[in-house]
Amino acid sequence: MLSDMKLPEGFRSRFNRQMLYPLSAVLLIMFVAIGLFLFWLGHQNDQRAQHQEAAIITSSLTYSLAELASQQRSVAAWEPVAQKLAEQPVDITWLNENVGAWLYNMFKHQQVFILSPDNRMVFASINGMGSNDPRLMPPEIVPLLAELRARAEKANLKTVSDQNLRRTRAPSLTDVAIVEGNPVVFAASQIHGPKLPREPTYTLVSIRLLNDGFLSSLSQRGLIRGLHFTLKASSKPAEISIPVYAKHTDQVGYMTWQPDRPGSRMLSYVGPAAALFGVVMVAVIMVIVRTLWHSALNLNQSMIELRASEAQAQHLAFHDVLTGLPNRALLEDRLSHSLALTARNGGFTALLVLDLDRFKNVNDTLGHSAGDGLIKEVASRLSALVRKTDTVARIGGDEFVVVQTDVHDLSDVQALCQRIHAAIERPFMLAGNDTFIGVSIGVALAPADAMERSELMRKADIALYVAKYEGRGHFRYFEQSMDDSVQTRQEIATDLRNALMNNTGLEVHFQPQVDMSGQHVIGLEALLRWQHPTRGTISPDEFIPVAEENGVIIPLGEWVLRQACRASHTWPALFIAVNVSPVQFRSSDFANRIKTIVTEEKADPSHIELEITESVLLNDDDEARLTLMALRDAGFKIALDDFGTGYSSLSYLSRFPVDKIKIDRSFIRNLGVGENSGAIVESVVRLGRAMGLTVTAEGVETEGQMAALTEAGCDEMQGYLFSRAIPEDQLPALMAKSDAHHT
Ligand SMILES: Nc1nc2c(ncn2[C@@H]2O[C@@H]3COP(=O)(O)O[C@H]4[C@@H](O)[C@H](n5cnc6c(=O)[nH]c(N)nc65)O[C@@H]4COP(=O)(O)O[C@H]3[C@H]2O)c(=O)[nH]1
Repeated sequence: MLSDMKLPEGFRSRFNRQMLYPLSAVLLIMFVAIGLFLFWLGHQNDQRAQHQEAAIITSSLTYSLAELASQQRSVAAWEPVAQKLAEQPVDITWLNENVGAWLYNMFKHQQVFILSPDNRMVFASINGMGSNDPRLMPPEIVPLLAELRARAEKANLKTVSDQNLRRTRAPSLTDVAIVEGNPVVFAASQIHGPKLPREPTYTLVSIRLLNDGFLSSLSQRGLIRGLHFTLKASSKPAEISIPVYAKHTDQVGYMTWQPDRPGSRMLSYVGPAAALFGVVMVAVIMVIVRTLWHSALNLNQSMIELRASEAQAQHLAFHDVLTGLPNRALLEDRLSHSLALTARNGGFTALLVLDLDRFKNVNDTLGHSAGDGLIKEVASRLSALVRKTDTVARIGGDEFVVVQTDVHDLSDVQALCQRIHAAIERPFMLAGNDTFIGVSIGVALAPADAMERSELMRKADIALYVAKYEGRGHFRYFEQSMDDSVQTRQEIATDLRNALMNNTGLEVHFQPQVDMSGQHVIGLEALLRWQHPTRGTISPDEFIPVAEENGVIIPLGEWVLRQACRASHTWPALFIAVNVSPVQFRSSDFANRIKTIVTEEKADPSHIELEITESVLLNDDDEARLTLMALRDAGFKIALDDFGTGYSSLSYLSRFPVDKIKIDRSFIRNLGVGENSGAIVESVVRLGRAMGLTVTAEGVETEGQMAALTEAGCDEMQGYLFSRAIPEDQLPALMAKSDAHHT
């Protein structure tokens, strides 16, 4: 579970810093911006609506004033009014019926006054009720008329005789005013009769109270809510006021109303929806953040795992799995560094290539897990011997390499080699037993031998090869002569492989083996000869070890066996001896392969003698015995070649099924020269006889040697005294001689 997962250090603060805070900030800014925009939009709409309403109110008022004037003028210009006013006393009833009540009933002129030219009130009508009581006329009226009179003076209508023209030119006045403390609209017109201009000019004044019906009708007409007149600007939040100015005078008050607020209305609808949208958005964002959190945590976890597996892969790429030591790749890197250091600082880099002796034995006899245990223990012993700056690497099954860096004294290299020998020669506890192995070491030095990595490796390998070749458990420094011989050997190996593949240059010669009399050929030893295309004849002593090193000896030995089988058909009375290399003998399924070849060549195994050397019997006791028994059971004869040169333990003879021993020619050479050689030959012959074995002497070159051997009781002889190894086509002549002697 993610929630159970331990949060990696700093993950939460990193997530907050990189994800949560920026996202929250963006959201906040977005919400505030949307909110501000909505408010601004609402406010703008409200403002526009208010301006429109104010414009409607202003124009309605202007229009209503004009209407008031035209309503009034319809009466003022009516001729009978002027005529009635010319009569004395003034007919109040008539005036009221035709002026006061009429204007009230038709147009709601609440107060109507007619003033004489000297501003005396001659008629008053209040709400349609006529009177001539001068007290009814408010005192503010007369000052309001000053402008009208001035305009009349200016128009100078008294000189205009045309009645209609006078009527249309007659000035009128409309305005807003405060009368007896009430806001009013008033209109004033001059009344012109037919006899004018000689007649005096009366003035008709109409008043409508603003708050008593006038504004409510204005309000209805313009769809303005709660429109009324106030002396002061309203401070109520739901109301606004605009100032009202009387013409040519000061401000008289305010038109106050409840403005339409479409923006606020819109906000009241949109606001909750926007808030709901905001809440939903926040919820969605929270879900997204939560998902992101989990994804980021997962990703982080995956990254950690990836990094761990990358580190592991990196480690695997540069280390040996079994021992954890650097592998070849890392070795090359470290060696390059060491060489660079040597180039810069001087001194040496020593490259030690190690090969464990008898490791294969441990693997074969104790099993692979014991082999693995041994390798691990070797790795840890080696690692304990070197400095921190040195490198111990494993580059193959039982091959290790040590890079000794920054060496200033060659004795340090020698000391390390000795320490390695001492450490590896200590017993290893494997499968409950003390096991002993050894190590061969080849050393190459930079800059003396090479400064190039692969060249240094190659030279250390050559030194190792020589160390092993000379007998295990040694260390050898590289020398140039080693390189030459190794190169020669490599060329020989290649050429030998080609010769075998193309069947060119190789030939089997046969050397006779004779009986005790020295007269009769009883067998032939097949000996390989190689005519190299450029190097000429190469001795088997030179090319056989090369063939053994690289395994070519196996097909080569089988090829010789086939030639021997074919010769046995020609010489059925003789046995044909064939050399078997230890490498060939130990190759898998050796006995069966030999039997198959002999069967294929239709030869008689009892005519074939296999010559093995003592070294074959040294190791793998049981396996060697089983192989020998299988071969003997198949009818082959077994001869122990070069007897006396190797470990010379006669105990082999009792443990292994052998038919013949061949005393090495080094003993024969010394017969009659060395003091002991005669005695040795005699005792070997005696022992062989006692064990029922045939004893053959090799390398008989002189009559004296032959006499001594005959004396000692040797069964068979072989040597230049009788014949060298000769090509098969020369055998008939040799055999003819033998037969001649024989007969
Ligand atoms: N000085 C002297 N030498 C004598 C005398 N009589 C015989 N020899 C030499 O002694 C060697 C006898 O063979 P080897 O001991 O098996 O020693 C052989 C054998 O170990 C190996 N070899 C030769 N042919 C084969 C082969 O087909 N297979 C294997 N595995 N090894 C072979 O090469 C070795 C050397 O072979 P070669 O040079 O042919 O040398 C032969 C032979 O020519 C003598 O009177 N005086």
